[in-house]
Amino acid sequence: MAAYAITNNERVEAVLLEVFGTSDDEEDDFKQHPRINGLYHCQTAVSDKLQEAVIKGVAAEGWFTDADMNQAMRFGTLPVWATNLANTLPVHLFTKQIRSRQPVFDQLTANVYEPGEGICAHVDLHKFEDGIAIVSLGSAAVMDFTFGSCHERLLLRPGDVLLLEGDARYKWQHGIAAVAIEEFGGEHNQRGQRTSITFRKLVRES
Ligand SMILES: O=C(O)CCC(=O)C(=O)O
Ligand SMILES: [Fe+2]
Repeated sequence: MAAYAITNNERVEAVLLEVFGTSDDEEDDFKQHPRINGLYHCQTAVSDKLQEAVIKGVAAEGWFTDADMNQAMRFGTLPVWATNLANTLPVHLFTKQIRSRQPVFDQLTANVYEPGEGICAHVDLHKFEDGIAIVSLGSAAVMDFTFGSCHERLLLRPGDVLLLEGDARYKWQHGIAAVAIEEFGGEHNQRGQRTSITFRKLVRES
């Protein structure tokens, strides 16, 4: 039988490809940031189809029907579209302690940014555990990471996922400048409407 001719390595690769649908190129996108410990920028990790489903799911929640509303939070059982999204996140990159907790996430924040809007540099509240995931949808935007005099910038495109743990979560601040147009890598990024979905886990009070 043909299967017996496959070497062990080939068989392992074939199984990995079937389970994770990944290739070496894609794995490169999932490397930890070279200068920010605990930061993973997973480019185009969310398929176009799932991005569309999530945008529809957010719209169906009716959170942003009032033009003044730009942030919504959910705790506990998350909506089905959010659970579907959370289940696709590359949480295997997190430490064992984070990725094996049950559930990995029990809170979400949806933020909607109109062109020219941003979010001030901050560290997420300590009432949330380590291990935070941010999914970018809609327009691209530059996120700034700052720690003392260190400054790093990342261009977040639709479908990108950021994973923050350790230093990236507790030491570095993250924020988005309130500008309508910005430069990145010698190109201009004209902001459109951007939505982000952040997943976290509440610290359990004992
Ligand atoms: O919009 C983003 O990408 C970041 C959102 C964020 O940092 C937060 O809600 O704490
Ligand atoms: Fe944040």
